[in-house]
Amino acid sequence: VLELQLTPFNILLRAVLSQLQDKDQYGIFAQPVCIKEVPDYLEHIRKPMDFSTMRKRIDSHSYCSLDEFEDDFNLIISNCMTYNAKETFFYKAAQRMLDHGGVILRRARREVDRIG
Ligand SMILES: CC(=O)c1c[nH]c2ccccc12
Repeated sequence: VLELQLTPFNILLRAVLSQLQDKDQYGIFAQPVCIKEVPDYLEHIRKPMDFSTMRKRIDSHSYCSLDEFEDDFNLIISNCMTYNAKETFFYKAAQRMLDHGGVILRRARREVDRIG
């Protein structure tokens, strides 16, 4: 069953997600942080988020605006900067993702405003 309704907005969100994931060269944001490996994670992080979860939200049409999509992206970053100390590899990867993401999302905002 083809449940993937391809609206211009959904197509745009998928393209933006792929651009963001291209910047995650070690794939540390690709899947949920594994609670078995990181048992105290949920003591610090109220709402885990990752790119695979965002992909599911796109495919289930649960983003009504680019703002909601950006909120989940920013959650990935802020969770990582909350759980991991400043000098860690993960924290620095979140900083770089934030910088790269800013450029990608500014372009996406213009596209969304253009397609309406
Ligand atoms: C994105 C993130 O914080 C992590 C991604 N993989 C991890 C493994 C252990 C602790 C944290 C993480």
